[in-house]
Amino acid sequence: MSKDKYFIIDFDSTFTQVEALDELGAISLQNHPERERILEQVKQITDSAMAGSSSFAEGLAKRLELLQAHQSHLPLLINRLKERVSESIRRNRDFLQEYADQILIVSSGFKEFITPIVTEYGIKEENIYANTFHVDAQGNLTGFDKENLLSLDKGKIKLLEQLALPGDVYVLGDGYTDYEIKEAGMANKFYAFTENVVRDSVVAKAEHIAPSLDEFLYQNKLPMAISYPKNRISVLLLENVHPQAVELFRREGYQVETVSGALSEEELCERIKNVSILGIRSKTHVTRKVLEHANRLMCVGAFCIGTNQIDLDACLEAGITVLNAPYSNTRSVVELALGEIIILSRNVLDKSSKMHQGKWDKSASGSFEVRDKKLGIVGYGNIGAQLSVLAEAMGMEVYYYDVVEKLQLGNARKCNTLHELLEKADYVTLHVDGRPENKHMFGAEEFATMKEGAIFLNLSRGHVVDLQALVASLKSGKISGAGIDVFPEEPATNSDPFESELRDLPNVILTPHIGGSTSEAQVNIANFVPNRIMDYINSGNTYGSVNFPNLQLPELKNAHRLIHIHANVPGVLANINQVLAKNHVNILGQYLKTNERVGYVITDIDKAYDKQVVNDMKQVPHTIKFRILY
Ligand SMILES: NC(=O)C1=CN([C@@H]2O[C@H](COP(=O)(O)OP(=O)(O)OC[C@H]3O[C@@H](n4cnc5c(N)ncnc54)[C@H](O)[C@@H]3O)[C@@H](O)[C@H]2O)C=CC1
Ligand SMILES: O=C(O)C(=O)COP(=O)(O)O
Repeated sequence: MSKDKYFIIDFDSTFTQVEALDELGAISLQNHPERERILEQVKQITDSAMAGSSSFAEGLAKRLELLQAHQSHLPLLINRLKERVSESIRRNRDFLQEYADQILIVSSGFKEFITPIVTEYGIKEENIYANTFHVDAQGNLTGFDKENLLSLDKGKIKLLEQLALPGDVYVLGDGYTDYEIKEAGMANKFYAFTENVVRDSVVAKAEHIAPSLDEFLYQNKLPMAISYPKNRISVLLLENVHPQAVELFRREGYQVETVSGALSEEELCERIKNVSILGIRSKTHVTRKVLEHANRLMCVGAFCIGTNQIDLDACLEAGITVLNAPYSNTRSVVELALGEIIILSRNVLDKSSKMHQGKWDKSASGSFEVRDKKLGIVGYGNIGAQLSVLAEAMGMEVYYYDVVEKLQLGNARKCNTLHELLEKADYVTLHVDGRPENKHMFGAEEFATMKEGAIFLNLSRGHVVDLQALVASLKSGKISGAGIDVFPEEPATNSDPFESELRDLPNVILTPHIGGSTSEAQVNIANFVPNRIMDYINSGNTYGSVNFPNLQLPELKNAHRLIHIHANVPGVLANINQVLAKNHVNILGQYLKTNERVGYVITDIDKAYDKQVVNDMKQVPHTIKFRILY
C-alpha cells in the first residue's frame, strides 16, 4: 500500500472499551460519600459531549473539577485501561505496528494515560495527539493545558487543519467530534466505531459503520488478524433459544436475529437467505428445500438433543455442519420421567382435580409404590441410561431394550427383544431417537403385549407412537395411565392451540414438550452450542458434529488454514495437493477425514503464499465449500 493514507484513531471508547475519565472518577472518588451521583454527572457530561450536544471544552473543565483526581491515581488508571483495550484493536496489533507511520491517535483525553496504553501496540509517541494535565504543588490534577487545540471546541478539526496530512485521511471513532472532522472536510472518510458504544447521533450521520477494527480493515483491504469480520456473519436463532446464546454470539461480534417461535418451511425459505448460522430447537424442520434457499449457510445448531427435524444428508451434501447439545438436557428429561412415574402410580392427577372441585377422596385403592416395580426402558442411550440409574436408586427393577449393544448400568437387565421387555415391565418408557424408521415403532401390537394396567411414557418423539393405538389402549384400560410430552403435531408457538385425541382422558399427563425445558438445561445448551459453532467457524473443528466427518484440530498458530469440503470421490486429495504444490505452498500440517459422502481436508500452511491458491482450491473438481482461516 502506498504511504498516502492516514488513519486517525480515537482513544476513549474506541481504542479502549471505556471512557478514561469515567474510570479515573471510579478511582479518585472511591471513598467519596456521593461517588455514584458524581460519577453519573461525569458520565452525562461525557455522553452529551460525545453525542455533540454540548460544548466539549466546558465539559472537560467541569469533569476535571468533579473528579478531584490526583496524579497518584494515574498508575491505577493505566492498569485498568490496559485490561480494557478493545478486542478488535488487541487482535490487530500487527496492523497497528506495520502501519505505525500512518496511524495517529487523536483524542481529547490525556497523554498521561493514553501514551502508555497505545505505545504498547506499536503506536509512535510522536503520533499521539491529546491533552495534558495541569498538576498543582500537591499533585492534584486541577486542569489542562488550554493552549492545546484538543482542549477546545472543534479541537480535532483545528488539529487536523494544522497537521495538513499529505494524503487521504480516514477517521475511526465513536464520538461526534470524530465525525466532525469529516464534516469539516478534513477527512475523506469517517467510520463510526460501534464495538463498544453505539451513539445514535453519530451512527445516523456516518456513511460507514465499523462494528470492529476488523470491519474497517476489511473494507479498506488492509491486513487483518482474522480472515473475515464476524459482523458480516449473520446468525438466525429460532424457537426462543435462551438469551445467553444471543449474548455469546453478539460478544464475538456476530450479527444476531431471533424469532420466538418455530418457522414453517416456507417462512424459513424466505428467512434463510444470507444466514450463515441457523439455530433451531426441535420444531423447525430444515429440509432440502430450505437448504436450496440457503446461499451462505455454514452451520446448523440444534439447541437440543434430537436432530431428526434436520435433513442431515442434505446438509452434508451442501457442506453444512450440524451440531447439537447431546447432554445438556438429559437430566431434565430423566427427572420429568421419574416424577411422572410416581404421579401416575398414585393417581395424583385425578385426586388433585377432585380436590380443586372441593371433593375429599382419601383412599389407597389403585395407588402403588414404585419400589420393586419393573421399569422397561426402550432406547438405552444417554437419557435411558441415566433414568436407569436414578430409577434403581428409587428401588425399581430396571429392564432395557436397545437396537445396539449398550453398557449395562447398575443391576439393569438387558432384554433381547422389545417383546421380552413389554411382557415384563410395569412401566414402559420410550427414549429412542426420532429417526424416520422409528415412525410408529410403538403401535397396537406393542400395547397389546404390555401387562394389563401398565403405565406408558413417551418423552422421545411424537411420531414414534401410533396415537390411535395409544388412545384405544387407554380407553380400554389396558394401559392405566400415560405421560406424554411429545406429539406428532405440535403447535409452532405458545399462541397456537393444541389439538389431540389424548385430551380429557383420565390419568394421562399431557405436557407441552417440556422434557428439556428447565432453566438449567436451556442455559447449558445456550452455552454449549454457540461455543461449538464458534469453534467450528474459528478453527474448522467438527468434533461431535452429527453429520460431518469428525476432526478435532490443533490450535491455529502462525499459519493459515485451508478448509476444503468436497464430495468423497477418488482423486480429490491428490488434486488439492497438486494445487498446493503448483502454488509453492509450504504445508505445515494436513488433516483428512471422510465419510461415505464427504471428504473434509484441513491444510495448515505457511503465512507466505501466492493468493492465487485460494481461487485454485475453489476450482478443484467436486469442491463443495472452501474457506480460509487465520
Ligand atoms: N421431551 C423432550 O423434551 C426431549 C426429548 N428428547 C428425545 O429423546 C431422544 C433420546 O435422547 P438421548 O438418550 O440423548 O439419545 P441417544 O442417541 O443417546 O439414545 C437413543 C437410543 O435409542 C436407541 N434406539 C433407537 N431406535 C431404537 C429402537 N427402535 N428400539 C430400541 N432402541 C432404539 C439408540 O440405539 C440409542 O441408544 C432424543 O433423540 C430426542 O428425540 C431429548 C431431549 C428432550
Ligand atoms: O432435546 C430435544 O431433542 C428435545 O426434544 C427438546 O426440544 P426443545 O428444545 O424443547 O424443542
